[in-house]
Amino acid sequence: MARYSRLPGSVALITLHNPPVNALSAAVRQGIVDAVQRALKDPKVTSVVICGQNGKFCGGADIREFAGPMSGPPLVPMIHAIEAVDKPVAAAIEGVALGGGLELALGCHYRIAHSKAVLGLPEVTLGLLPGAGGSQRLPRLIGLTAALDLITTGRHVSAAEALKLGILDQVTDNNAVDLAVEFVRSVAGQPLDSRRLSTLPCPCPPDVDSLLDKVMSKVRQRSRGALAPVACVQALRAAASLPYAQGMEKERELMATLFNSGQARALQYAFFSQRVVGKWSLPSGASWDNSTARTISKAAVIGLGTMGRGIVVALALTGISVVAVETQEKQLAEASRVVPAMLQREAGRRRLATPPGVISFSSNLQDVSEVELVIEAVFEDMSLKLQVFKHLASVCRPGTLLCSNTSGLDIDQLAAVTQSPGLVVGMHFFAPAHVMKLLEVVYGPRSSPEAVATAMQLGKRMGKVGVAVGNCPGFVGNRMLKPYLEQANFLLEEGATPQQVDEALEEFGFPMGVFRMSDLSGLDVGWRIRKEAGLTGPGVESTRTRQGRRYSPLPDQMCEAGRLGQKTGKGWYQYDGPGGRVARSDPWVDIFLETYRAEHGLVARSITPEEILERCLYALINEGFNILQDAVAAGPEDIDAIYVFGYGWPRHRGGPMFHAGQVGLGRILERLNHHHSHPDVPHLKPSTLLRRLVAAGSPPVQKWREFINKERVHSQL
Ligand SMILES: C/C=C(\C)C(=O)SCCNC(=O)CCNC(=O)[C@H](O)C(C)(C)COP(=O)(O)OP(=O)(O)OC[C@H]1O[C@@H](n2cnc3c(N)ncnc32)[C@H](O)[C@@H]1OP(=O)(O)O
Repeated sequence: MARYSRLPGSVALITLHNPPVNALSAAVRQGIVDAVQRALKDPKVTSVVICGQNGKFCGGADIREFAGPMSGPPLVPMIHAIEAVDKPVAAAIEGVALGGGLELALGCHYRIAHSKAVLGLPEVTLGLLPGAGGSQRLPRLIGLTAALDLITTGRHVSAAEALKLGILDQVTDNNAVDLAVEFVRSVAGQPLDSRRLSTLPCPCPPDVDSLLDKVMSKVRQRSRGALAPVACVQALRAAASLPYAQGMEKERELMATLFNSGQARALQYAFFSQRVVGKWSLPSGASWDNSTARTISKAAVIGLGTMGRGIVVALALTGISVVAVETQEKQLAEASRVVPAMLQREAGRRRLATPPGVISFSSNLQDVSEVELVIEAVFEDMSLKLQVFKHLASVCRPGTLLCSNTSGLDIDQLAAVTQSPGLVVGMHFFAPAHVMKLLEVVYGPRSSPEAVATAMQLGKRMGKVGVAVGNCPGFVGNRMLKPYLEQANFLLEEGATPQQVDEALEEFGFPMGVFRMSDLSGLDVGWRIRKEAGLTGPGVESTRTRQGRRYSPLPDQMCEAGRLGQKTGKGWYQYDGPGGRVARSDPWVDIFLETYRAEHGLVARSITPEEILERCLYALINEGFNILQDAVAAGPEDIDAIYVFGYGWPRHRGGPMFHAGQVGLGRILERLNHHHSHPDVPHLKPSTLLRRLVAAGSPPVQKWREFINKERVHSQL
C-alpha cells in the first residue's frame, strides 16, 4: 500500500509501504494511483514527495507477482500520470531505487537521494528489460552511452555516481525526505516541461549506429544465448531513433516477448535460489534461524598457494586481521610480495579503501594460537591435511574453529584428529578465491550448528553465496562434475573431438567447454585425485574398465605425455607456449585419439551436439538427483546456486535441476534409460528420486523439497 499525508506548508507525502523492500505490488500501485489523485485534487497541495517506508525507497516490481496473473493498475500509465502532474513531484530516495523503483523515480520531476542509496535498472538480470518506461526515459536523461552501460549490465550505482551521471538532482548525508520536502517547496509554481523526461530528446554520440552495433556484439559474446541483454540494446536503439511514444511501443513489444520466456523464469528462479540457500538447514534440524554464529575478528590461513592467497585477500577485505602462514620460505616470500598487491587491486575493483595492515605473514604455525578461526588451505592431500589438523589441534586455543579448504576430501576424517570435532567444517572456495562468489560450507556428521552458522556468516561477510552441503566425496559440485567429465571422455573414445564437445557446451551457454576448462585448471589436478583413488598409476592395468566400471584412461595418457594444459602450452588444445591463453586445435590430439581408438578396437562414429548435451548434462543432472536423495543438498535450489555461481552454468538456464524441470523430467528419464541401455554407457542409470518424481506426475522444482521430505518419511528413498 501507499500512505498519504499532508505536511504543514502544502506538501503531500506519499510513502510506499510494503516490507521488506517496498516492492510495487498490486496494492502498492493502487495506493500510489489513489494518493496521486488525492494530491492533484487537493487545491492546498502545491507539491508532492514520494518516499519509501523504513529507509528504503523501492526494490522495483514485486517479482513474486510475475508467476501469476497480473492484477491492479499497470506501472506504465501510473508513471505517465505522475509525470503529467502539474505540481512538482520529487522522489526522496533512501536505501534502494531499483528496477520499477527507479522507473517510478524517473517519472517524478526531481530526484533527491541519501548518499548511501543505490540505484539501478537490474531487470536484465531477471530476464527482462526496464519495461516501465526506463528504457526510454533513462537515455533521455543521461545519454545513450551511459544508459546502455547501466541497462545492459543491470549494475547498481552509488548515489555519488548517479549524481555524476545526472540521474539525481541532489544528494545528502542527512534525511533525504526532509531535503526533498524543502526542495519541492522551493520549486513550487515553476514550469515543469523540461523536467518531463518523456518530452526530451535522447542525447546520442555522432556514431550512434556503430556504438549500438558494438554494444550488441559485446552483450552477445558476454551472455551467449541470453535474450534480455539483446532486447535491452534493441529498446535503446528505439530510444535513440524514435519519438518517445513509438519507443514505448517497442519497449512494450520486446517486454511481451521476454516476460513469458523460459529464460525470464529461469533468471527469476535464480534470484530466489540465491536467497533460499541463505536460509540453510541441516538434516539434524539445525538451521539459519535457530543457530548462533560467532563473529570473527581474527583468523589464520595455513598454506599460501593460489587458493590460500585468495582466501587471505577475501578475509582481509572484510576487515578481519589475518595471520597468513606458509612453512616453505620461498613460497612465503612470494606470497608476502604478491598478496598485498592482490588486496589493493581487489579493493580498487570493489571501490573499497584498502584495509590497512590487517595481514601478518609467518612461517611459524605457533603464530595462529590466538586466532578465533583457522582456514587450512594446503595441498589437496589427505595425509598432509591430517598432519596440519593434528598440529592445529595442539597449537590453537580451545574453542577455535578449524576449517579446511578442500574440494572433496572427508571432513569427518579431519575432525577425528582434533579434540573438538564439532568445531570442524569444510570451506570449499573456488579459484580465484577472492573473486569467485561460491562457497560450499561442508558439514560433517559431527559439525556443530554453531560452526556451520559461523562459516556461513563469514562467507556472507566475504560477499560469497554460501551453500551448506553434506560430507561426501566431491561434496555437491565436484561430485556432479565427475559423471559429466566421464561422459565427455567417453564421447572422445566414441568419435567426438574436444572441439565438438566444447562447442556444444559453449553453445548451450557455458563460458568454456569441459576440455578448454580442463586445460585452464590443469589436467594434473584430476590425475592426482585418480592416482590417490587407485584408478591410475604404476601397477594399474591400462584397461578401459577400472574398479568394475567403464573408465577412460585418455586424460591420464595426456598427462603421461606431459600435456597438462595451458601451463605446459599443450593439453586438449595447443597454445602459444606455456601459460598461453588462446586455444587452437592440435593435430597431435586427433592422431592421439585415432591411435587410441585403434588400439582398443573402437570405431569412431559421428556424434551430434544433441547427444553431447544429453550425455554430459543429463549425467550431471542425474547425479544431482542422487545428491538430493542422499540429503547431501537440502534442495534443488542449493544445487542450482552451486552450479550458477561456481561452475559457469548459464544463469539464464536457472541451474541443472531447474533445467531438468524445463526439459521435462519424463524426457530426462527416457533419455537416461536410452543411454543406460546402450552396452557401453553404463553410468547413466537413472536415480530413484527421478523415477519417483516422474511417477508422481513431475511436480515443479519448487515442490521437490516437500516431495523428498514426504518420500523420506514414508521410507521411499
Ligand atoms: C518489468 C520489471 C520491473 C519493472 C522490475 O522492477 S523487476 C524488479 C527489479 N528489482 C530488482 O531486481 C531488485 C531485486 N532485489 C534486490 O536486488 C535485493 O533484494 C535488494 C537490493 C533490494 C535488497 O537486498 P538485501 O537487503 O540483501 O535483501 P534480500 O535480497 O535478502 O531481500 C529481502 C527480501 O525481499 C525480497 N525481495 C527483494 N526484492 C524483491 C522484489 N523486487 N520483489 C519481491 N521480493 C523481493 C527477497 O526475496 C527477500 O525475501 P525472502 O526471499 O528472504 O523471503
